[in-house]
Amino acid sequence: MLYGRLDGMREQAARRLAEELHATGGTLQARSQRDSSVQMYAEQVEQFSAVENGLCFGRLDTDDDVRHYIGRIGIFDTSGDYDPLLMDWRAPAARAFYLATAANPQGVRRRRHLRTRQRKVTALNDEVLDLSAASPTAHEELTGEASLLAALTAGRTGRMRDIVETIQVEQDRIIRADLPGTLVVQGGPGTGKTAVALHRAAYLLYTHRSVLSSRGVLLVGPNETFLRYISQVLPALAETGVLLRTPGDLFPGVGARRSEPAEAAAIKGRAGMVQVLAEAVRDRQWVPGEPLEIEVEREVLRLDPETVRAARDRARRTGRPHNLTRAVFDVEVVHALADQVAERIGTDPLGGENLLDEADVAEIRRELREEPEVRAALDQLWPVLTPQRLLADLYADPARIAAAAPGLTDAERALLHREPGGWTPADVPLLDEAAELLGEDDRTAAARRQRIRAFQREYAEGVLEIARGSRSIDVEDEAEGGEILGVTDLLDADRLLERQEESDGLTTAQRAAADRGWAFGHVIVDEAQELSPMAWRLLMRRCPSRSMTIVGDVAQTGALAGTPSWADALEPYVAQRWRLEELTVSYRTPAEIMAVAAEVLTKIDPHLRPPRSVRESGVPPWDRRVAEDRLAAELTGAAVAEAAELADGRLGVIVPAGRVDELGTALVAALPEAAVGEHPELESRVVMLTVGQAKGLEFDSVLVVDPERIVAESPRGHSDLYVALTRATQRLGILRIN
Ligand SMILES: Nc1ncnc2c1ncn2[C@@H]1O[C@H](COP(=O)(O)OP(=O)(O)OP(=O)(O)O)[C@@H](O)[C@H]1O
Repeated sequence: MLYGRLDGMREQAARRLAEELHATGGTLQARSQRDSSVQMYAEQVEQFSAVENGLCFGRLDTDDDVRHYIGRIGIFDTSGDYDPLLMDWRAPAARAFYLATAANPQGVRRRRHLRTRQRKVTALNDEVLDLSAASPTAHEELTGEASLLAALTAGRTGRMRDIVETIQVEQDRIIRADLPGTLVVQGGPGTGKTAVALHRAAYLLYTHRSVLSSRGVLLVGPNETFLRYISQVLPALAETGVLLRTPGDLFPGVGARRSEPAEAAAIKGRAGMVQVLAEAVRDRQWVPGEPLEIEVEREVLRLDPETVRAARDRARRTGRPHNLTRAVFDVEVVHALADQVAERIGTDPLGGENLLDEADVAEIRRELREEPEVRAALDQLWPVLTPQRLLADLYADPARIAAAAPGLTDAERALLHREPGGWTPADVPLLDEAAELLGEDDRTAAARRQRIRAFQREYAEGVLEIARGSRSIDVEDEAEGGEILGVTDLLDADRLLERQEESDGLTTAQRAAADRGWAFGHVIVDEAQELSPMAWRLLMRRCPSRSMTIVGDVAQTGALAGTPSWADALEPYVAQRWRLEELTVSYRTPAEIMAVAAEVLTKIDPHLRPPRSVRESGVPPWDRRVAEDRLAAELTGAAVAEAAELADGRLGVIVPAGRVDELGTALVAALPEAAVGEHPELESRVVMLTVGQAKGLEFDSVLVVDPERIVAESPRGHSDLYVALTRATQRLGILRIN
């Protein structure tokens, strides 16, 4: 019945989308209303398709004999009194599904977990929440234990799944925490931090839709591989409006893909770079050592250093960003030059007062301003700069680096020096800082318009794709099919784009992505321990309200400029006004594997304790030593054997960064299906990764290769090894060099 309703809702949205796309003409207001309807119906069609799997996953029977079905979205009985047929898991009344226990049943008599495959129920688990009936073996703190364990031991697919069916009490508290303020979620590996962060995004959008749909929600994850890994979770929760970004993508128009030594990134991440950039900007406000000669209509004007210095100081005193102060500087310099001209042509041969009046001098100034030679001189003395120009020029020139960064050592300055050509993730917060110091000029605004246009095209194509896709699902042989078929035949992306341009027609996420100055309604940061002080500054600028959820594990910090303590990272922005929640149970890592990881954890800090594992796998991890020249062969042998053990799961092979090429080639030769490289396909049965790529991911079985080298490759090597050892849900093997 529920699926029947879902089909009906999707058909209706698809039909309305088609009608809106067809309609033309009308007033500007009518067209703009139509564009928002297009957006709304396109989103609905997408949402109704995305909640297909596991639409309804639970049932609550209450003490007063009422039955509620719990699911991914709310569905109401539109033929009668609008009674809820399916309750959205985020609705307050659905909360008992996650919180009720035998000790605290919250008016619930029975909780039922339903498992479905496509549209068939395949299993159900009932819990009778009655202390006297409770099974004596039940794990007291877990809710829906049987379903939870089934979810945890199921084979992995290479894409993260949502946990909406089995959210646990400590996780629910975080997911439903209030919107305002900064919430830090600290938890060891596999405690569900990422899952909780994603479900919180969905919960906040549902509960605070009006605020957040206009300001948007930003979710920051450590790298592209990770974002691909989590990309299906929010759509399956019927939320498509969250902007997912890596820290390297947070400066609109720049995709930071260049790599650099970890030590260089560490320097760029320091808070001291604020001062370095401010100096780099000041360094571009140039006072020449000698007078500048400027030829204007065959006369030579002299601009002496004192005049330039006075103009510069006056401009600086305005305290405004560099590009926006250029006008002040220009006025000062042009005044000085105009006085020279006036002096020359207006001198009274009889020795009286200058013959030119104020209007004449004003005219001279106007003319001088247009002179190419004068403009060239002004550009040299106080150039209008983009953040990219400032930073590229700085890195390319050791003399500029020395002037801007007197506090760094020679070796540190040498690490900053490099030729132009692409940006690294650590450059992005510096570009953002530079943008603040420089202020926006016309070129930045033009670049933004161009980005918006690109999004509009993408959007127009997306809407047509949805209209096209919905046709085959919804209206196969129905009479209306013809009408919907017509949409994509009659309208192409260019025509839709034309329409979109009149009213910007963008989703909040797209508008936010194009605009550096966008203030998000809520920002969620995953693996937040990796952020440098400079990256925190950028993020805080994107979220002036400080309504944030910060998720991470300080024991897993790999980046050299990363966060060893939440208090230190947050102090400059929210002082002590942040809340800490801790997750203490590891759902991913079985006890046998956690015991191995715990030994490494004590090397990071003897006071740290690993999270408690929720289960044992019954498979002890293995640990073998091999000769260096046998490593590739032993690894491929072990990988082939492990892959054969997997039913439908995934094997992750985690290797030191310095061994990827050598071992990757060997692995692919033995197992051609293995994915290796910068952006390996995570859905492959076997994937080779560095620790950096494996952050936040998980596999049924994991091989960790040459752990000593993983440790040696970075000053935070033990944290890296701890991350590597905690990626498996079932089996772990370690290959060491003799
Ligand atoms: N309540 C739950 N029900 C079912 N599965 C869960 C639950 N909580 C966590 N999991 C599963 O446990 C695994 C680990 O979760 P997640 O990746 O969110 O952990 P994490 O704390 O972010 O780990 P890491 O610090 O290693 O990145 C995932 O497969 C997730 O689906």
